[in-house]
Amino acid sequence: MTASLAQLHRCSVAVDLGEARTRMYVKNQGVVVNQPTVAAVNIRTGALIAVGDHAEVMDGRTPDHIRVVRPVSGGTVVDIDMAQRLLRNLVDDKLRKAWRRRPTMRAAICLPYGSEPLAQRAAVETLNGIGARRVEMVDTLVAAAVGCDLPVEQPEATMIVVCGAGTTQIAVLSLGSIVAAETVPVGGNAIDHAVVQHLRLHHKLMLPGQSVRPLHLMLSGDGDLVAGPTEVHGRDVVSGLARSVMVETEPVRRAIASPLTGILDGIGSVLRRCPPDLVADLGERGIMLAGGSALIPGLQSMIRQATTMPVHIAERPDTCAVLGLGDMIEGKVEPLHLDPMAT
Ligand SMILES: Nc1ncnc2c1ncn2[C@@H]1O[C@H](COP(=O)(O)OP(=O)(O)OP(=O)(O)O)[C@@H](O)[C@H]1O
Repeated sequence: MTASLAQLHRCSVAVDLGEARTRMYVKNQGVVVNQPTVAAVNIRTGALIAVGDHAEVMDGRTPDHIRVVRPVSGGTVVDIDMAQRLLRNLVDDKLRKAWRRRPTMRAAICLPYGSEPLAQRAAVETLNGIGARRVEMVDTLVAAAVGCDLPVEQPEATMIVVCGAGTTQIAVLSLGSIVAAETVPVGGNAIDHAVVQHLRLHHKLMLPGQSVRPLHLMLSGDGDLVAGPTEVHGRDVVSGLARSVMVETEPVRRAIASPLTGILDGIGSVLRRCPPDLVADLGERGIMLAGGSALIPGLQSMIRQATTMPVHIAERPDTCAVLGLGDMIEGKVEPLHLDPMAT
């Protein structure tokens, strides 16, 4: 799926349309959009009420006639019309008009590894809606590896694990291409679900979706450090009344460990399909974690223990895919020049 560097250099915008967040990089400007992929719609009139951050805070707090929708699921655009309206509203008016006037506006988009042709078509149509006449597609894994400054184009192995909201993509890359890869249906959403279930089961508390993030922050930090108990507010499962409980760090860490094992299985499966020379390279270089969920507490140490390889978290894990794609459209990525006469 990965387009050539020459084709990408002709693009003026790079897009990462994720299940949780949408990021957009404009040539010579940098990242201009980094907002939740969420829209709030009035279902009586069809009018768009809010997009991005404003729509996300409405989630779970709307009257019957307002619905909060997420047009991307599992890395695939499931509602093209809504995704187009969302993008149009996230982009600055001036920029949008400039794109519409240009008859040759090209855009690049990163898509999950192994995307079906229908998913690719949906992504292309979505970008056509913001004025793109031609759309180039790049594997998210390649874009993220470039964004993490990994030497993807060199004849040596690099391993990247992109933990998103709905899925985790794992790949070993060499010479600018994917050698072995796998997508597992475990991401930040599955972890949030495990936390919500834990509180429901052990504290009889229903946690609003928006309160999961503070719990993540409480658990973040060094995997060996045990933070003190944290107060969490929710609704009592039996009485339905508002209640707060003190939640200990360790039991929550144990609750999220079980979905995380799916990621370990995926890493094992990719390594088993790799030639031994490349696996040997990885022993030194290690594994790079990217994607917003790379910050899930305990994930780094869990992978380190299971693989006995060094595991690094990207400097900016959440934006590295769009930054990598941005580097490609800016022409900052050099193809590997092989010199057959070199000694
Ligand atoms: N500090 C954090 N600790 C734990 N999880 C986090 C943190 N920050 C973000 N996340 C999680 O990261 C996920 C979003 O990551 P990202 O923005 O990479 O997803 P996406 O690209 O939209 O999703 P996908 O790749 O599945 O389409 C969310 O599930 C969010 O809960």
